[in-house]
Order: sequence, then C-alpha cells, then structure tokens
Amino acid sequence: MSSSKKIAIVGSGNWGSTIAGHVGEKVLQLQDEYDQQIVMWCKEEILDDGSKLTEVINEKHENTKYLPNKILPENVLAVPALDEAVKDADILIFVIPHQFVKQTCEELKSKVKSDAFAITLIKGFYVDEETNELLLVSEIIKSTLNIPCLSMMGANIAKEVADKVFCEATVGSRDSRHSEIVRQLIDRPYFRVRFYPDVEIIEILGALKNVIAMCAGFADGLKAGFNTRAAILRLGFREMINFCRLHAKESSPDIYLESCGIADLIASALGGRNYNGAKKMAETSRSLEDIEREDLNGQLLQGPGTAKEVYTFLKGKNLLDQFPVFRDAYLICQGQVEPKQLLENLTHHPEYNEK
Ligand SMILES: NC(=O)C1=CN([C@@H]2O[C@H](COP(=O)(O)OP(=O)(O)OC[C@H]3O[C@@H](n4cnc5c(N)ncnc54)[C@H](O)[C@@H]3O)[C@@H](O)[C@H]2O)C=CC1
Ligand SMILES: O=C(CO)COP(=O)(O)O
Repeated sequence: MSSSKKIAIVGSGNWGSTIAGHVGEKVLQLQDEYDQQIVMWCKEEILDDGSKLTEVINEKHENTKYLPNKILPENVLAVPALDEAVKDADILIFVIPHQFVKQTCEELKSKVKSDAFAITLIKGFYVDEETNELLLVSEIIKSTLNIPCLSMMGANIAKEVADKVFCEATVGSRDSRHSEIVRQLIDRPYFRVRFYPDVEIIEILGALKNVIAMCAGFADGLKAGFNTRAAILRLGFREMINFCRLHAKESSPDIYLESCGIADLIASALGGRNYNGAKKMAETSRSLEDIEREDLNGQLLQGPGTAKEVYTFLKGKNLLDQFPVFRDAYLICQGQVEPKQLLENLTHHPEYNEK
C-alpha cells in the first residue's frame, strides 16, 4: 500500500451516501495517511428534472435522491464508472443493496489492486443453489476479487447517522492492521465501533434482523399488544441465534449482545424501512413490492429477498418447523398466508417444547 491510502465507496444509496460523508469528514482530520478525496461509485440516473445524479451530487454536495437535505463534504466525489471509481483504491467499502453484489463483483474482477482490502456494510446473503449453503457477501467479494473482506453491521439507521446521533457498530476483522484502519476511518465520539473476529456471524445477523424487523412490522400493523410484539422479537432473536449456530458453532457468545445483534434488531424494529414497509402491508393489504416501488423513491428493502433465501436454506435442511417466525415471514411476503397467521403460530413455537 502507498503511504496515502485511497478509499472507494462502492454504492451511493441512503447508507452509502451517509458513510461516504462520514469517512470523507474523517479523512480530512487524518490528512497525510489517506488520500483526501473519497470516490463514491454512483450508478448513474437521470432525475425527474433531466439532470444526472452524479452531477447533482458533485455540484450541490447532496445526494438529492437517496439522502436528501444532508450536505456531504466536498471531498466526496461521485463517479459513474465502476472501474474508474475503484481504480487505485486501497480500501473498498461495499454498500449496495445485496441483490446487486454478484453482478457488481463480476464487473470488478481484475480491476482492484491486489493488496487492497474490502469491508462490507451490506445486509443480505444468498443461498448457493447447488450446495444449499449460505453464500455471504464477504465471501463473494473475497473469492471474486481475491482480496480480504471485513464486515461492519450495527444499529445504524442512515438518516440518524447523517444527523450525527449517537450509534455504535460491530466490525468483523481478523487482521489487526485492517481493524486499525477501520477504526481510524469510522470511529468517532458519536459512532463507536467494537471489533470481533466473527466476520461471517456479524454479517449473517445483519441480514437476518431485516426479516425479524418485518415480523415486528406485521405485528404492529395488526395492532398486536405490546406483550405479543415483545414475544415476536424474542422468538425472532432466538431464531436468529439458532440460525447463526447452523453456520458456525464457534462464534463468540457475546456477539449476539453487540450492536450487530440485539441492538440492530431493536433499532430496525422501531424505525427501519423493512419494519415500516411490513407495517403498511399489514395495515393496507398492499404488497411489499408495491410499497417499495411507490413509497421508497428508489431505496430498496432487503428483508423480502433475505426471507426467501432463509426459507430456501431451511427448507433444504428440513428445518422449517424449527424456525416458524422465519418461515411465516417468507410466506407472508409471498402473499401465501395472512400476517395474522404469524401471531397465531407463536403459541406452537418449538421454544415451548424444549424445557
Ligand atoms: N439505509 C440504512 O439505514 C442502512 C442500510 N444498510 C445496508 O446497506 C446496503 C445499501 O443500502 P442503502 O445505501 O440504504 O441503499 P438504498 O436502499 O438507498 O438503495 C438505493 C441504491 O441502490 C442502487 N442500485 C439500484 N440498482 C442497482 C444496480 N443494478 N446495481 C448497483 N446498485 C444499484 C442505487 O443506485 C442506489 O444507490 C443494504 O444492504 C442495506 O441493508 C445498512 C445499515 C443502514
Ligand atoms: O439496517 C438498518 C439499520 O441498522 C436499516 O434497516 P432498514 O433497511 O430496514 O431501514
């Protein structure tokens, strides 16, 4: 790595733009160690008034579509060409909706520096169709680009981070040099980070909480009592932990109590987009696809796609009965069962058979 490290943000949505601004401000304080310009890959779009999104971002220093009314530091440069954005980057921060990861990584093949490293902030995963095993975003980045990949997840609703409201996050890293760089770039008095070696579990928790947050939304939309809503979160969290244990039995037990675990679930179930979308669905009977398309102005829900992957994985392992909250979340998203079924099925949850 050269002495002045270059940073590329692969993504420019609601969280992508927020983190670009966050890191942009931070490198101004760090001076010589980091290139002072943050390059942010922005998939080009023509806005309603005919202007190009990248040009608007670079002229107004505001992502008017995905992070309106938040001014970005002037050292954040939106770049429409993916290969140009990552060229010479030493640190790549991946923050696109998970459904675009494979295609984006394919486009990046052989385009990144061999001694670069990546960190994923993306909440979602795939299931490999042949093996029925999880295919994590960090693994796709690692295997396609041939560079190490860390993960960072936590209770980080973008708008609040952009407003500099206190939050924390959990970073998965097995390399102390990379950890130190992430600490330098992210950690601030209002954004504290903690480190664990469990890159994969951190990432799986970040994906799973979107599904359980949707269940909280279904329950709230149905005006379930506070006790029932709490039960959904507890049983959902239990299923998250059990799901993680299917993947890696040796994770640090404390990881579930970190920001990437219980805290992200709480934040998302109080005010995340997946929660809000699911609540609207239960209240109005509009489909999640319609809600996403009509109400979110291009921002994307990660919960429905993840619910499908989780369902496929559990079905392939004949474990659906052990995970009724995850099972019902998918069936509700598909319109195959009514949201109220989720509440009715709680009484038969396998938790009650154990002790
Ligand atoms: N928004 C939030 O509060 C948080 C989001 N995250 C996670 O970060 C990831 C990215 O989320 P956001 O930045 O909020 O995105 P977003 O929900 O704002 O999505 C819009 C972005 O998707 C991009 N996009 C659309 N089609 C694309 C394609 N074919 N290829 C690549 N990009 C395409 C758009 O250009 C735009 O930048 C997600 O996995 C999300 O779960 C994590 C923490 C907080
Ligand atoms: O991940 C998030 C907060 O940590 C945001 O969740 P949503 O995508 O549901 O808004």
